[in-house]
Amino acid sequence: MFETGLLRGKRILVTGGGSGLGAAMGRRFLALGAELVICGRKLDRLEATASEMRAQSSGKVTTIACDVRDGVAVDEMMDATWREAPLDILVNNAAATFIAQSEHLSFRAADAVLAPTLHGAMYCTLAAGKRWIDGRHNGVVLSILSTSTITGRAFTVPSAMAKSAVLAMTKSLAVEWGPKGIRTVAIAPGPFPTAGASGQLRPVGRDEGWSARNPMGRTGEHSELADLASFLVSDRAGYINGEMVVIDGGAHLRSSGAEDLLRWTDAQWAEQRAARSKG
Ligand SMILES: CCCCC/C=C/C(=O)SCCNC(=O)CCNC(=O)[C@H](O)C(C)(C)COP(=O)(O)OP(=O)(O)OC[C@H]1O[C@@H](n2cnc3c(N)ncnc32)[C@H](O)[C@@H]1OP(=O)(O)O
Ligand SMILES: NC(=O)C1=CN([C@@H]2O[C@H](COP(=O)(O)OP(=O)(O)OC[C@H]3O[C@@H](n4cnc5c(N)ncnc54)[C@H](OP(=O)(O)O)[C@@H]3O)[C@@H](O)[C@H]2O)C=CC1
Repeated sequence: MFETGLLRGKRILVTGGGSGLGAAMGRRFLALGAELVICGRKLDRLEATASEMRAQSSGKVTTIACDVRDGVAVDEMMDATWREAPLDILVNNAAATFIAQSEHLSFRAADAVLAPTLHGAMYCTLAAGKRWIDGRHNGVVLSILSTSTITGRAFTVPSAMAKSAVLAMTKSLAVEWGPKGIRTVAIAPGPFPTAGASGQLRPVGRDEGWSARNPMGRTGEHSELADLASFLVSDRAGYINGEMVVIDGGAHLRSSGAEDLLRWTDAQWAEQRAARSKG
């Protein structure tokens, strides 16, 4: 789809790049000539993903264990990265979510979603942005958001709040940092099957609505999201700034995606709380 070498010479950090959509984007960036850095909390998973990537591509892949909820750790990751060479592109992909009745959320539960999804994206963006501005280096920040930024979403309220806040960051920094050579853009994916999303959002007992209710009759392909991300971070998208592109087959125009949960009984919710998945 793209010219060979579209991302040649670009150094890209994908947070949460060891799994799911982060890994899919990373693979595509490598195939287009980029050098990749992936971070997450679980080094063993990062290493396993990086080994697969290295087997498929001659591009350089570096792994860094970093919990993006921890600002000190984020700064250390950026220092370690910059010691080799400046990044050109940051992809804020790491996030957490789970379905829950909001009245059953403890403060710690709310923070378990807000901290990685909102604070993590903010810390990584600030840490990269400061270094780009100090070094007079151009940069791109791509944040992976959600259509909940448009519709809101019942039963995943902390995630909808965090993603909306990161959209506000994307629009605000487009104006503030655009003159400093930094573009900020975002993608709002609809349903793309991943182990993380299925584990947190599709417990046994939820209907098959992701495909059935989608105007295109299917969920997204990882390659479709990876292609969009590749375009948005590339110099070909140099005049796109502060925008969020939706990639959901039109699903959000029909439903926020949580209506089936309104029909759940208290017994189903109790079962869900008891059987919750660890991401
Ligand atoms: C149309 C489709 C739209 C999709 C939009 C978005 C999709 C996605 O974001 S998909 C990505 C999903 N991936 C992940 O979530 C991966 C990361 N996940 C995790 O790290 C865990 O699953 C986590 C979210 C539970 C966080 O783990 P951790 O920080 O280790 O948290 P604790 O287990 O220590 O729990 C903290 C706190 O939260 C309460 N809690 C955890 N799960 C639930 C739950 N399912 N329901 C209610 N409460 C939950 C837990 O009980 C703790 O609170 P306290 O008991 O008060 O201490
Ligand atoms: N799949 C879907 O249908 C949709 C996904 N999205 C968004 O796409 C992105 C990727 O999701 P997806 O691939 O599905 O799910 P995954 O669970 O595979 O991805 C989440 C990634 O974030 C990392 N992560 C979580 N918490 C932290 C933390 N504190 N510090 C560092 N890394 C962390 C995880 O790694 P580790 O556990 O090692 O830390 C994991 O690699 C997310 O932003 C999600 O909100 C949006 C809409 C729909």
